[in-house]
Amino acid sequence: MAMSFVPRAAFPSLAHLPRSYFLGHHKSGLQKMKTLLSSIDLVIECRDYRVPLTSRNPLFEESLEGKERLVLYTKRDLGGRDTKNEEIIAKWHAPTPTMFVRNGNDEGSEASRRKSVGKLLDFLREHAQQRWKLVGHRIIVVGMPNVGKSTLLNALRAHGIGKGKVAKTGAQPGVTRKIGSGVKIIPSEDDAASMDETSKKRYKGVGGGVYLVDTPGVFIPYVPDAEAMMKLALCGSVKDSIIPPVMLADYLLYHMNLIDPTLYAEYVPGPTNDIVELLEGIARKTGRLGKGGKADTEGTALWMIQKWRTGNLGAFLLDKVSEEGLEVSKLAEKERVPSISQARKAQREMRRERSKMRGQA
Ligand SMILES: Nc1nc2c(ncn2[C@@H]2O[C@H](COP(=O)(O)OP(=O)(O)OP(=O)(O)O)[C@@H](O)[C@H]2O)c(=O)[nH]1
Repeated sequence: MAMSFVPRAAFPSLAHLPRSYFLGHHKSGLQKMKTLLSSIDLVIECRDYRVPLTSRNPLFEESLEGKERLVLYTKRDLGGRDTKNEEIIAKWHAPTPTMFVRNGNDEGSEASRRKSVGKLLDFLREHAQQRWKLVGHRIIVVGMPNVGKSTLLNALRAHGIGKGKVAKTGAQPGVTRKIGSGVKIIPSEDDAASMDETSKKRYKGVGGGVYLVDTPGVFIPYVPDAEAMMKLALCGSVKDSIIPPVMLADYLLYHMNLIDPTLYAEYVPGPTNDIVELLEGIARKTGRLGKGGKADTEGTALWMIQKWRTGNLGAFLLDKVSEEGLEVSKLAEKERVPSISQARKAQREMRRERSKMRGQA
């Protein structure tokens, strides 16, 4: 009888993993956001649906306090079909409104994108309607790097006023570096009045129009929990050069094994906890073999991660979402993220420790 497969119950120690990715343009972006706040009517705080707890950045809550907020989960399409998690997550945030968008750009996703973006536009139109302003309604969109802010802006603009792409998007974090001046996503009543009948029905106007301000992604100053850093890296919030790709792929394998080992069944004969075995299997199947038939494990690891990021190696969450766990998770989250000065101190200590270790080696 074949031995039954036992997935790893925990991921091996990550003690010396880099835990920071807080860059100059993150800090300056945050400062600029604060100066803009007085002219902003609503903050859309984006979080990645696959990591609803880990992609929370308390810097936003601190810096943008006092403003009306909508928590928007992006990449909903990458989190599986189960809708129970959506209900639980919305409960966490109540009375703050919570919405979910699917902005995947693969074939067949157009209908679900339209539906989710349409729902969001209705919400924003209503928000503007209730606070009617001749000068236009201004919304700022904030979130961690690579969470999908610029993609969202483009989708809202396309569906809201029928105009083409304005913001650059990309598979790596840090594509948006500067805060723009605001892009129209819903026409003003005057704009709508001059449209033909078909466009009038399609792009309903409101007050002085609705404008969206895109911002650069801002990372958490210091992530004391190493596993959280792995999750953020896997979701693309951290540049791929920061964490060794094979280690990241191994972390993905650990999650896949807990969810369903058949997700990678086409590459190896059976479930495995050995990342090298899986990478070699993938390399053979996809022709990623170097000189002498040896697998390019690093390149294959990057390929595997990218495949998961685009929803082609299973769609599932990396954070545990549970009603019971909510208070515990919220508390843990609060304590998890220290202020920028505390973070600097912790970073200095980590650097000292690392150089001490290098000295001993
Ligand atoms: N499947 C899926 N992919 C998405 C979604 N939203 C964004 N993406 C992808 O995620 C990547 C990052 O999107 P961006 O819009 O550039 O992210 P950003 O938040 O503006 O990134 P920064 O410039 O780092 O702030 C791109 O490859 C997008 O195609 C989504 O809802 N579903």
